[in-house]
Amino acid sequence: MEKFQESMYKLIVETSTKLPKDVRRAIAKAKMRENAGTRAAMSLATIVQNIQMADENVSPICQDTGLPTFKIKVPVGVNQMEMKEAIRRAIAQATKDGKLRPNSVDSLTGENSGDNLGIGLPVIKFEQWEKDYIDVRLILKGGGCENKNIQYSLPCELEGLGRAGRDLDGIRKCILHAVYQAQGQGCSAGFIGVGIGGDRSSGYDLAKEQLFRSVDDVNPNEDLRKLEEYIMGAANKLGIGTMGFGGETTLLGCKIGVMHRIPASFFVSVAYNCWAFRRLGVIIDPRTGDIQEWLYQEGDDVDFQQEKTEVVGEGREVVLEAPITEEQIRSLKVGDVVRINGMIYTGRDAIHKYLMDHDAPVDLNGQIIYHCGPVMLKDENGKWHVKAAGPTTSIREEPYQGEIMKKFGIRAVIGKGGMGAKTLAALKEHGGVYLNAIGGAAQYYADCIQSVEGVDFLEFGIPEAMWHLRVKDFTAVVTMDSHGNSLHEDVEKSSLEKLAQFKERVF
Ligand SMILES: O=C(O)C[C@H](O)C(=O)O
Ligand code: SF4
Repeated sequence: MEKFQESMYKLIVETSTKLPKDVRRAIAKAKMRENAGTRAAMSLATIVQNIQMADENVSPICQDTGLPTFKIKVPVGVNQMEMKEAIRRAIAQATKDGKLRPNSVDSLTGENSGDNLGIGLPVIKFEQWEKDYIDVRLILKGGGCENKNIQYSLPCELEGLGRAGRDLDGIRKCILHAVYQAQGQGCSAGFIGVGIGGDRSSGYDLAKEQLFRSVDDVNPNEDLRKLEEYIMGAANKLGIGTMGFGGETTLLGCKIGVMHRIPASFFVSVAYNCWAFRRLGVIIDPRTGDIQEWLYQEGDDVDFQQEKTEVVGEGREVVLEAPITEEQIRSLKVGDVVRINGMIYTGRDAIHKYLMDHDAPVDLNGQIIYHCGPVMLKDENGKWHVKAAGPTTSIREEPYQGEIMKKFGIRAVIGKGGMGAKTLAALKEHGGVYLNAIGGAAQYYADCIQSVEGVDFLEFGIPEAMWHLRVKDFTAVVTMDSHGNSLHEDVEKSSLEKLAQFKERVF
């Protein structure tokens, strides 16, 4: 079991830090399709640089190392309880080593267990088979994309697409709608797994099971093969693009599975996975516990055709350093690329809720808040180091953001996926901007952080604490300004119009 634990540790580290080749191929293809100089091209260049940095640093591709789910097939006679324990030990070790963020939170108290273990975590699913080897697959699926999963009960009415009936064409509409409703919030361009049939839970299981298929495989069911091909074509005409900035690629992969259902229920379940599609697998020798083979790694190494990132956008470039004045903020417009130097403060779910009726631990007047839950490690001298630090989905802070900006005088928030009407109105009234960073680019942004100057609310857990970070050349795009403009609102509107062109029956 010691060897098996070591093999599981390797699988976890590899999954968190190195994207599989099939995923790399899909991203490389998307990069080729975008026109140079656009926001989409800039985002993909950052994503590619981030993938390469994660390789080199053996550090998490994205700071949200997700919910680890293991799917294991074992020959008869293998002790599953011992395997489970070995996996739990490997998970705790990988967390201690900064390869996983402590991500397991008590749902009632909010307490972070600190080691990624908890009730029901990690998810480990066993199945027995006739073969004489062990097959272990692992997916690390982050929270932002998990929140964009969606389940339809047919028949239903869909925005832009009208009635979706209980047939293949109704299924087609649900899948297109699923891509539309995710917008950029699940760090598009994404991969989707679709489960047709089952009940509410087995339907989602089937959808997630599809994410274990290779991006390049061909569906053996001819109807589903055609549907997968159709969805790839149609979804990429929605113009949502990387990060929801607009662009040619919205979807990188679509895999559809089917199972029987009971007469009264007809579910279509869609599991959305971000571009940081971290899933790998290994074949294990049950006698020694050694890794015999890595899965999803067929083919040559992927050449991203990128020498060095040119993070240039369509707009002008502005350097910002806090404290920022209202005048400076009002001069910013949607599309401007901002390079931040100096201090920024992280704050996400727990802090936004807290700040509604408490004082801030630091003076936030003119300051910048970063929606981010980093991976942090403390060295032997008690000094904190940032191991990964990309943005989190900002829309979760929509109920609080505007009020908090006004209450404390905050001038800018950095996040991803955009925010809603309430925040947009507050930006206009108070003089603030929303800056969109590239979701998942956790190595890229960690590299911009020069030092950790302090931390508050560590009792909220590492991801939820307020980290005081000194940054240099931290790059983000203004996607909501103080003049009532929102790129997110524009892309949502135009993609809804494009969605409507797929209203007519196809299958
Ligand atoms: O929790 C996070 O750091 C990010 C999350 O995966 C998200 O996409 O919002
Ligand atoms: S931040 Fe984006 S890339 Fe990272 S897990 Fe969340 S959805 Fe995925």
